[in-house]
Amino acid sequence: MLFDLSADQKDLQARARALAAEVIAPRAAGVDRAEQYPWDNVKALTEAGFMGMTVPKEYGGPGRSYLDTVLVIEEMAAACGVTGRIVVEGNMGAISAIMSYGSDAQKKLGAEHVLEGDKLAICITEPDAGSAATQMTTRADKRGDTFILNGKKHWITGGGVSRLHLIFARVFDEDGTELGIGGFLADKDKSDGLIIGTREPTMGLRGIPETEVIFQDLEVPASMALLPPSGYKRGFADLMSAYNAQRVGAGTVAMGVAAGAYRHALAFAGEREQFGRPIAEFQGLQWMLADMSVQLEAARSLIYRAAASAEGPNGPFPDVTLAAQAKIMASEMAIKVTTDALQVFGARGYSRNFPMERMQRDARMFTIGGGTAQILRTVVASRILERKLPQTREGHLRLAEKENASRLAAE
Ligand SMILES: CC(C)(COP(=O)(O)OP(=O)(O)OC[C@H]1O[C@@H](n2cnc3c(N)ncnc32)[C@H](O)[C@@H]1OP(=O)(O)O)[C@@H](O)C(=O)NCCC(=O)NCCSC(=O)CCS(=O)O
Ligand SMILES: Cc1cc2nc3c(=O)[nH]c(=O)nc-3n(C[C@H](O)[C@H](O)[C@H](O)COP(=O)(O)OP(=O)(O)OC[C@H]3O[C@@H](n4cnc5c(N)ncnc54)[C@H](O)[C@@H]3O)c2cc1C
Repeated sequence: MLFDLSADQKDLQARARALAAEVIAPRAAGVDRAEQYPWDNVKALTEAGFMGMTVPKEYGGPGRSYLDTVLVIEEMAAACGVTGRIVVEGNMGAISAIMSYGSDAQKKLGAEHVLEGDKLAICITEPDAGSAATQMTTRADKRGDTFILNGKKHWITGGGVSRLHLIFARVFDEDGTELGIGGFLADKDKSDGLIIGTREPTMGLRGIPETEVIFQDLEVPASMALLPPSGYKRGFADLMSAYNAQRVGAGTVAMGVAAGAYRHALAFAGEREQFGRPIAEFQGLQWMLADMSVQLEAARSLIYRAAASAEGPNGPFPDVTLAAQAKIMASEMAIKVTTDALQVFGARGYSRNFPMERMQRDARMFTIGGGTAQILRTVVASRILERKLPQTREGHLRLAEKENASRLAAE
């Protein structure tokens, strides 16, 4: 086996599975129906030590790895996708950037929030800058020792329930010079200019709000600017490097939801009888279940490998290519596996009285959020071809002209 989990990891996984079975699973349908953030689940996760797992010991956490975190996310997501997503943002993404790039004060603040159960919000996407994230227009203007933020983000997970926000913005110096992209930390409860806008009515994962977040002359002290190590000019790249951890987390939620659906389908196939025998005796279903297991194992291996890459020489975050490959595989697998699992249930799969229709709705998001499956294929292609692949017409033309010029010079 590629990943022989340690005794400690197996114990962590067993503890997560027990909490998921006893506490999280019985609440999952209610969370979906109520469309309310599951604060009682957050309390259970916090008490179990599943929020802030990646916070280093010197900041009060247990300093666990991303692979450890993935084990917990899978178990939670198998029971409740929303709870899986809470564990992601309680351990990865914004908190990863803060714990790697932040000042001592920022690290203390970030650690305090996640260890108390605050799932941080990461604010990248804008109405006119989704896949084209580098075209964001939210700006942070330096005024003495404060930055003034103006702009609008949308589809922000946890809008209205998350307290600490990591905001990506275009940074301008006092004289109006554009410096690049940086990150800014703001606590919703202590910031007048951070306004929660409209909530999106979503297909799945309904217990976690997706909202607009608007910045109206939001004042962020310079001490709360998260300075990327390569400076603002390459700030986007540095911030996205940290985001690769959350990409693995999002892929894990997809994989966990699929694993949950598969477990239900396997059990149901053994119980349900037609033609006087369990439906598991029919080869048509046996092969569907076999395919589901193959796809799940493949996705799990990629996820584990991507998570473990953070421990390698190119850490402290998961490798960009492995993270993208894992999320593509897991997100597309989850759509297929949850669809097939629903099919195994027949009409019961289509009923809102059974979990399969919720799981299928919950799985649908992951080829979109966290970088679409198309964009991630471009990320992978750029790395395997070792080429810049600009997506704007201007960028594409510039590259073509440069390549033509060097070809002519060589002839
Ligand atoms: C990166 C893109 C925005 C493509 O846009 P561009 O073509 O304008 O930019 P690039 O030249 O490709 O990239 C600029 C710079 O950044 C580096 N980069 C980009 N992505 C990464 C990464 N993941 N890890 C490390 N470095 C990265 C890139 O190499 C360039 O640096 P160099 O010039 O080469 O040195 C676009 O591909 C993209 O990623 N769009 C998706 C945006 C996205 O993922 N949004 C997520 C929002 S949060 C969310 O959805 C939460 C949901 S969840 O459940 O997690
Ligand atoms: C449930 C959910 C939660 C989210 N949470 C967050 C969050 O917490 N924080 C945050 O910042 N964002 C969040 N997002 C936003 C998410 O990151 C964006 O939706 C995503 O990056 C895509 O942007 P878009 O929706 O604007 O699609 P668009 O970029 O408009 O894309 C539309 C279609 O065109 C395709 N496309 C676009 N450009 C290209 C290209 N160059 N090549 C090939 N195909 C292309 C896309 O793949 C897609 O199919 C969330 C989204 C969802 C659904």
